[in-house]
Amino acid sequence: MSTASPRTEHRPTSAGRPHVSAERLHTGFPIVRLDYRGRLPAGWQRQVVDCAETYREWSLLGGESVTSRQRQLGSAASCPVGVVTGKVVGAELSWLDALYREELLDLANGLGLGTFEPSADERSAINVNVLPPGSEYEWHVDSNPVTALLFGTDQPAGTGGELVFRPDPVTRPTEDWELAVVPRAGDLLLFDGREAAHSVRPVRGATERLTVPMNFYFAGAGVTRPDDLDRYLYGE
Ligand SMILES: O=C(O)CCC(=O)C(=O)O
Ligand SMILES: [Fe+2]
Repeated sequence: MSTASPRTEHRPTSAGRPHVSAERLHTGFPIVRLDYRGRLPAGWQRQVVDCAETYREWSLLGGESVTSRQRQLGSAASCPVGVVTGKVVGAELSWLDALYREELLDLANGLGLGTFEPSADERSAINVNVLPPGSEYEWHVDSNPVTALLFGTDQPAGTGGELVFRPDPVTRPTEDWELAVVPRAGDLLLFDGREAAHSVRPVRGATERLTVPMNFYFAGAGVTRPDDLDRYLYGE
C-alpha cells in the first residue's frame, strides 16, 4: 500500500492576495490541503455551527445511489447524515458563497486539472454536512471533478471522523492505497473525488462533525450529476 506524500506549492491566480501554501497529500489522485484559518472571517465557525443547528435536514444513506461504494467497501448499515442545502447556505452564509465563487474557484483553476465553474444547481453547490456522534458517512465517489471541502470542526486524535480515501473499486480495481485525513477546523481540501472513493470513519467524540463540501464542474459542461443523486441526498 503506497502512502507517499510529496509536498508541492500552489499559488492562487488572483493578484495581490497573500500566498497560501498547499500540501499535496497523495500521489494516487489529485488532493491538496490548505490552512485556511487566517483567511476566514472572524466568527466563521460559530456561524457554520449555528447554521447547521438551525437548518439541517436528516437523511439515511443506505448504499443505493449509483455513486455509493458502501456495498463494496463498507457495511450495509445506514447512518444518519444531516445536510444544510445550498439555497440556505447561500442566504445565511454569504461570505462562504462569495469565497466559493471567487477565491476557491481560482484555486480550483490553479490545480492544473482543467477550467472549472461553480455549480449552476443552487441546492447542491455548497452544503453543510453534519455527522452526529456515532454516525459515519458512507463510501462513495463524487460526480463532480473538483470538490473543495472546508472542515468546520476539529476531530482530535482518538475521536474518529477521519476522511478516508481509497481507489474506486469499480474504476481502479487493481490499485491498493489508503489516505486518512484528520479534520482540523479551517483546513481546506481540494480534490478530485471521482475515482477516489471516500468515507468518514465513525465519529467517536461527544460533538457533531461538520464539513462544508463545495462542488465545481468543468466550465461549459453544466452540472453533471446522476439522476438519482439528489433524491438520495435530499430525499426528493
Ligand atoms: O463530510 C465529509 O468529510 C465528506 C463529504 C463528501 O465526501 C461529500 O459530501 O461528497
Ligand atoms: Fe464526496
